[in-house]
Amino acid sequence: MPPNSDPVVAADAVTVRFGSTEVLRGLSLRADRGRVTALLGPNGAGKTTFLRCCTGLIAPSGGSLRVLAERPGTPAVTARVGLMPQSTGAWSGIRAADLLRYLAGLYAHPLPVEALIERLGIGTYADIPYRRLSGGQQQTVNLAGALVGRPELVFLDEPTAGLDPHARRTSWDLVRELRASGVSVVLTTHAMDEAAALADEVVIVDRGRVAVSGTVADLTADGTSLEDVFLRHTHAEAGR
Ligand SMILES: Nc1ncnc2c1ncn2[C@@H]1O[C@H](COP(=O)(O)OP(=O)(O)OP(=O)(O)O)[C@@H](O)[C@H]1O
Repeated sequence: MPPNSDPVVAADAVTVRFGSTEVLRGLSLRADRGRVTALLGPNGAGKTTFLRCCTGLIAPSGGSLRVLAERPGTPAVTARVGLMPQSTGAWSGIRAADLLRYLAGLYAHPLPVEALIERLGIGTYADIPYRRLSGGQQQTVNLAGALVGRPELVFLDEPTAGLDPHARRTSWDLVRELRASGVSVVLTTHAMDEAAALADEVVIVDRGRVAVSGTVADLTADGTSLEDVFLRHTHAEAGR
């Protein structure tokens, strides 16, 4: 689907400061409607911090940020957005199916929970308390939680980290289905093959700013691999 002129995320010179450390240092990007935008960057580059800004969990210290043309975190926009966090300690003893039913109850028009459980292969562990699930199972439940409210924009923070190849392919298929149904996706990943397989637009973040962005084809037009483009435009975390 070609991008229209109305971005789902518009960030202009966004800054975030934690104490004396500036973690986002003038980050500017746009993510287009109906597309998959992948944020790549070294550990500590600020990707999660940016997603937290986009979902209203952190207020930027400076710059301008609009999500679905609104200020992030307002009830109106929160209801239209899904977030799959990297990890969450919040759920603890609740069983996966009960958690998803609870989350579904927060939305006006949720997806049918049983169908979502079936689609993501959660059925075999749906009655196990969240804290006893394996890391990959928790990831999958987190993904279901991000989707249950039928978001028009979904933020996925390292959605396939720790997943086995079957679960990873299921997640890839799901991201493609989301895009085909018009949902906009912004995801982070450290897997270059994942970015190449899924992303319409790749944004490489380094030390709190966008180092380079474009389609995978554009970025690798000279025959360089995406990993080499990444290495060329970023610094190792220890070099901060
Ligand atoms: N609440 C916080 N207080 C202080 N520093 C923080 C806080 N949250 C994040 N940081 C710091 O901000 C920097 C960016 O962290 P962030 O999690 O956004 O990186 P990332 O790009 O998502 O990294 P990774 O790829 O390792 O997940 C890190 O140096 C981190 O220690």
